Amino acid sequence: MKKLALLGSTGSIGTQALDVVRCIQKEGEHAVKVEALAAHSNIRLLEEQIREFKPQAVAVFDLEAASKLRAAVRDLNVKVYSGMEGLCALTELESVDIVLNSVVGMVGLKPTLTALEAKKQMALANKETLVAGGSLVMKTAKENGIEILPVDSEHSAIFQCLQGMYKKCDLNKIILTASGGPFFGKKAGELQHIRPADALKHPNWDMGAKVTIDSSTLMNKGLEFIEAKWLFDMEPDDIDVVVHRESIVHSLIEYKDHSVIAQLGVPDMRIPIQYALTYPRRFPSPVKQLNLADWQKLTFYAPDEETFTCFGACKRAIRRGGTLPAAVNGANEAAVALFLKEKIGWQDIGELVCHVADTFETAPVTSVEDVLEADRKARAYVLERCGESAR
Ligand SMILES: NC(=O)C1=CN([C@@H]2O[C@H](COP(=O)(O)OP(=O)(O)OC[C@H]3O[C@@H](n4cnc5c(N)ncnc54)[C@H](OP(=O)(O)O)[C@@H]3O)[C@@H](O)[C@H]2O)C=CC1
Ligand SMILES: CC(=O)[C@@H](O)[C@H](O)COP(=O)(O)O
Ligand SMILES: [Mn+2]
Repeated sequence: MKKLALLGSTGSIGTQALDVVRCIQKEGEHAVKVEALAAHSNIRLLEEQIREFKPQAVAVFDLEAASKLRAAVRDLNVKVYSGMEGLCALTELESVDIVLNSVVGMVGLKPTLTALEAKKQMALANKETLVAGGSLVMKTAKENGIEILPVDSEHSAIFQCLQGMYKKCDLNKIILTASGGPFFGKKAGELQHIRPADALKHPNWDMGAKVTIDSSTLMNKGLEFIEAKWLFDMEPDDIDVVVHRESIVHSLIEYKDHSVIAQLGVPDMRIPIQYALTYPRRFPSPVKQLNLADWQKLTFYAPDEETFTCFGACKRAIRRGGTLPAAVNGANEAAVALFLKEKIGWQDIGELVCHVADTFETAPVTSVEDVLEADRKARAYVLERCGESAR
């Protein structure tokens, strides 16, 4: 039985991962036991999860919330850690075999590195980790003999398609699908007065706020482009993106002979989450079966890079390389937070991200500090440009 540390257990991926854990309970030796849970500050839900799954340890990032939780669960045999050290400590627990990192944002980078150094299996949903620190993460994984199991739906799809590959040199390219988000087909002139509630309406997926806003700007596809480069060791020229409005084809690979293999399914994250947790095995799932006749037609378009400028910014950033993707990611995280508080407009996100991609200097990534510094500078720039004082 695999023993799981679930970081971000109160979020969209985290709660769906716990659904998966419930469903595979009946698989005997293939079931998953929850050893550790972590969240930022939602201790109400975390306490419910502790009482149901009985982990041996939990971590709460926010120090005050952690103290409150300690008091609330003093009748239970559970250790409550706090802060970044707490998150990292969970990934190093002797009894943990696999870490599912589903926190949101590049704050997930250190726990990912700690888990890899502790030689834990790594199921990775937290894409910002790879965008900001991809070279460090992949180097650490390699040094410790760990294969990263992707949870992001497109990357899980590619990982699944690649299971039949004989040799890496047989692969021509990978093709990521993008839903196009809620503003597909619109031009800049029609996107001037977007409010958070409009951008939070994803056409196909029910997800956390940050990734949903990223989908609306196509930043999500830019982040996923960089994520794919690192996970599958691809050159940017060998990664394509196609808009596929229905989110049924989750991504594709093309071989040298131009044969194309795709992974399909209804849009439900429990499929990629379960595959990462039970890999390489597969087990029954409560997710609805795909009936292609229900769909009749599936549509595909080229992405509109002129209107959705974040996508190109990410591609330029990964081509320049070094610390620049971390800066672009940091600028986006800061900008999305301001947009959600209605302090800036939706189009400002693209403008800020492009400014960082096109004017910030880049430097080689030699340590986590280089990544954190690039992230800090980009956030400071966004806050200063938007008249907010850095916290
Ligand atoms: N949702 C989805 O369907 C998909 C998500 N992803 C990626 O997965 C990641 C998670 O997304 P999603 O689940 O939507 O996000 P949510 O906002 O729904 O959840 C985020 C989770 O992270 C926790 N968290 C945030 N900051 C910290 C911190 N500093 N320390 C510990 N925990 C923290 C939150 O805790 P709290 O509740 O206490 O704030 C919450 O549990 C993102 O990187 C996203 O891009 C990828 C593909 C699909
Ligand atoms: C479910 C998932 O993996 C999300 O990252 C999804 O990809 C968002 O959809 P789009 O970015 O394609 O709109
Ligand atoms: Mn995705």
